[in-house]
Amino acid sequence: MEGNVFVVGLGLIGGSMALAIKKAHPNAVIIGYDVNEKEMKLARTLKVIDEMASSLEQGMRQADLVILATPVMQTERILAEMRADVLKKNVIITDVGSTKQRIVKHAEQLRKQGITFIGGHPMAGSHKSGVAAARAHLFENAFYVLTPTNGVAAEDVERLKEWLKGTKAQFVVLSPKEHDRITGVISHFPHIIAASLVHQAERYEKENPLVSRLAAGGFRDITRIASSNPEMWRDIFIHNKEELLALFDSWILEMQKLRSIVEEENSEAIYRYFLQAKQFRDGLPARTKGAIPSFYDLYVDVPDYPGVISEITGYLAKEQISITNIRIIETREEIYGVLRLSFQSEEDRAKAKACIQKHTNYDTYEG
Ligand SMILES: NC(=O)C1=CN([C@@H]2O[C@H](COP(=O)(O)OP(=O)(O)OC[C@H]3O[C@@H](n4cnc5c(N)ncnc54)[C@H](O)[C@@H]3O)[C@@H](O)[C@H]2O)C=CC1
Ligand SMILES: O=C(O)C(=O)Cc1ccc(O)cc1
Repeated sequence: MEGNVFVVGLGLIGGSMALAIKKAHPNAVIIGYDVNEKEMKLARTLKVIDEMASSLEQGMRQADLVILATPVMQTERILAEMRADVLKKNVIITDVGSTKQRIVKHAEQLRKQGITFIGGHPMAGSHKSGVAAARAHLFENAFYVLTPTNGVAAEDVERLKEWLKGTKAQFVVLSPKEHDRITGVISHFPHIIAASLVHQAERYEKENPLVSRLAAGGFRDITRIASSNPEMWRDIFIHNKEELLALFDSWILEMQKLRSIVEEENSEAIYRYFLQAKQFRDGLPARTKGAIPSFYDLYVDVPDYPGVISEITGYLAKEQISITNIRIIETREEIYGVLRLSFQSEEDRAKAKACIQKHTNYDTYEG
């Protein structure tokens, strides 16, 4: 498709959407805007966007598709302030926010002005933020929820899906309420648990510093998402407050039940509790490629000479360390460039770092 796509909020998700759209629609012009000018310039340098808008309004005026990819409280505010007279008549406005009810409610005023808004949520991402972590394939095979309200023309939903086909995601239509209920239990509440486990460990650490040194395996797995962006999650918790309050109540009851069977040493009940959890967990559909992937990046400052990539990949290949992605990031204009290597696990990244340090004197840093 041809036209102007305006992405507001050039972070992990806005950047990944821009890359995915450009891949499927190379003739589209991707215009970006971010309150953080540094992030906007980096998006341009990394060729994630074609042009920078000088203001929200300037970008809006030119857009055939607007993607709001800001934290949800900002999205709500932008939607409440948008006016039809600065928009093209046939524009489609969508968002990527992790909550839907409040966002759709604030878009209602646009619908009343005859503007099409279709709520969206690509259900993949990571604990990382910022445009440097953006990937065209981030949403591949993931679910992408759309929440068109009554009155949105079916052909507009199809037009939006066509714009978004480069995400290679699987579209699902839900009501905003259904969306917030489901994501409350499988995404939002788990972030609360992860953060609270980290707080608990931090308190124990005060008694014994060995706590964090010994924190490995299961603790690191279950708390990975506690490294997520606090601004983004603060907004999500406020937006989905009602669902989360209900989940807190049922979780507290659940913990009390579990606490008493442990206190009573009721081995039969404890066994059944864990068996039932294992059976449900083992029966979950296998994680599809691309859905909520983990990626661990290592940045290497490399001299700008031909063959430097094969030099590095050669060292890694010799030690059988596999890379999931490799990219030269030209953020510097001097003789050094930055090479970004992505790995499937933290362990692979640590091995790669040691390997590169053994064979070269290039600076490495984790991202
Ligand atoms: N991180 C994830 O895994 C996922 C996040 N989401 C949703 O995507 C949205 C964006 O999240 P991320 O890309 O992860 O965050 P991010 O922190 O990487 O990027 C957000 C960007 O928005 C910019 N921004 C903030 N207020 C703004 C404003 N008023 N106008 C213009 N730019 C503004 C920030 O400067 C930042 O560059 C959030 O609504 C989040 O709920 C959805 C799916 C997955
Ligand atoms: O890193 C993870 O596992 C995530 O939880 C990513 C994520 C964050 C927010 C969303 O709305 C969807 C996916």
